[in-house]
Amino acid sequence: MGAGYVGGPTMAVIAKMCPKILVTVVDLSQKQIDAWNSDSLPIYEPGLEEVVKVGRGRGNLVFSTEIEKSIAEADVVFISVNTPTKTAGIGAGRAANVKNCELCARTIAKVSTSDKIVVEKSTVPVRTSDAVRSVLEHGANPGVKFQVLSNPEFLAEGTAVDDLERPSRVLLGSLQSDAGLKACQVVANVYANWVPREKILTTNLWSSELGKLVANAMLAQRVSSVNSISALCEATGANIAEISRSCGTDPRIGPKFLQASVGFGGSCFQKDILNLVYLCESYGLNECAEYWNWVVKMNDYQKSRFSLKIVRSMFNTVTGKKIALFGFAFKKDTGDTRETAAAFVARDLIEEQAKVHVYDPQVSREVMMMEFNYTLGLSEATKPGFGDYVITETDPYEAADGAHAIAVVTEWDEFKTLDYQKLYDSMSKPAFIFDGRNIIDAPKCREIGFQVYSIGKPVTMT
Ligand SMILES: NC(=O)C1=CN([C@@H]2O[C@H](COP(=O)(O)OP(=O)(O)OC[C@H]3O[C@@H](n4cnc5c(N)ncnc54)[C@H](O)[C@@H]3O)[C@@H](O)[C@H]2O)C=CC1
Ligand SMILES: O=C(O)[C@H]1O[C@H](OP(=O)(O)OP(=O)(O)OC[C@H]2O[C@@H](n3ccc(=O)[nH]c3=O)[C@H](O)[C@@H]2O)[C@H](O)[C@@H](O)[C@@H]1O
Repeated sequence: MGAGYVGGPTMAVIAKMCPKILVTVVDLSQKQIDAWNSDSLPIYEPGLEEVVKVGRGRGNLVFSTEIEKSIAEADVVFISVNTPTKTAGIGAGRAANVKNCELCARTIAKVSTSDKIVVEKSTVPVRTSDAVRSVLEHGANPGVKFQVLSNPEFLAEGTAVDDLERPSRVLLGSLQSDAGLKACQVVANVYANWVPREKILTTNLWSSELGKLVANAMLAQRVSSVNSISALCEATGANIAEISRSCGTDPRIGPKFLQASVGFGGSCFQKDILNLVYLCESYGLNECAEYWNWVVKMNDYQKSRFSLKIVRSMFNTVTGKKIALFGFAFKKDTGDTRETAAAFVARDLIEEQAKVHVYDPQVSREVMMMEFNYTLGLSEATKPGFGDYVITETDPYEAADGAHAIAVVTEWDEFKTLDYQKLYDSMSKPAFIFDGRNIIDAPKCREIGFQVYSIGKPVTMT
């Protein structure tokens, strides 16, 4: 249930790896299902088209809006629906909204006439499976039994197919009863078709639910830690790339997730940390809550620090200036813009009345505008004329033509190999580059004549 960024790729890989299993992916949205059945999939993910084609071609991967019929026929039901941060009521702005999971449980209870294993794949607050189990048991048809498992997903967007085909681990939580452990083995056997047994970790239900939140919190914490040091590097003349390399060489620290940036985005890091913060507060663990909350606060600081740097460097005013934003997705190799730092930077610049020309190879104007509206409440309705300040471009050279500055906010590979001399020649002078991802060749760009700012590196702008 749920044909989104997780449900679609995850089930497509199960279908590919398990030819004898029929996988039906259902969703409330007809548009979404039509897209999965077409040649133009609803999400951009390298390698995904090929995987989907294998299952669809073989007939064991089906996308459908026939939710009730598909559930009734299934032995195992995965709940992969969205669990966004609550926007109103108790815990608004922090707690996760598990309404969609509960609705799925109610539907499963109503239509099931045979026993089923129900697997929570969505990221949920610890002990949500209790609620799911209660809804299932109270709504069950006579004689029908359910087992609830937790099987959180660890794929990252942009590398989803590889992450699913070669996962670092599969986490499966169950009740420690005979029936719970048996259900756990059924789903473990599915994964064992392609995942080595030692990578299938089984735990109790609560450890599995909480383990997912903690994994995301720890990853985000690394990014906030390195970003906090990037500010100190700029103040002292140290270089964050050198620090990340020297720290990452220590095997106890490791080299991954030490890339300083304009700030992390994505639909999950902030949502899951806030969820963790809320959980800690609910149990009266205020110091723990505050500790994790700082990971989000540091990220907010990093985003606004970047915008401020742009305005300050450009003589304290960007009013009426054209600024090219390179990238809008929250990271490369995805068209996903949820919580992207790019939207915050664009918002700050537009507040200062700059005209922001955005180029992203995978993000349409429609999606961009939806993100401004959803995350920042910015639209023509709330800020008349807003659309005139965001200009979407289909070519980076046009985005930069006549611009006063380029701000790199997504690390798309193609930004590394652009003709920066050509860009420079077409821009207003002095021409600035603000590299929020540290991907451009800064010394070369300085040689060309650009004023270059790189995150966490000595500032040598004149
Ligand atoms: N996006 C990611 O990379 C990752 C997300 N997660 C978690 O997985 C869950 C799903 O995330 P996404 O796939 O990104 O969300 P999404 O928003 O892309 O997809 C969710 C889908 O569920 C559908 N849906 C909602 N209620 C439904 C219902 N009652 N019946 C049938 N379909 C329903 C929606 O129409 C939507 O298409 C979330 O809990 C998220 O935190 C976990 C790991 C990675
Ligand atoms: O639960 C989820 O949704 C997923 O969240 C993240 O995956 P994702 O958000 O897709 O992408 P990441 O690669 O983790 O990047 C998140 C953000 O951090 C930023 N980042 C990452 C690494 C780094 O060193 N520096 C940095 O700024 C990225 O640019 C991006 O904005 C986790 O990596 C996945 O394991 C998890 O399943």
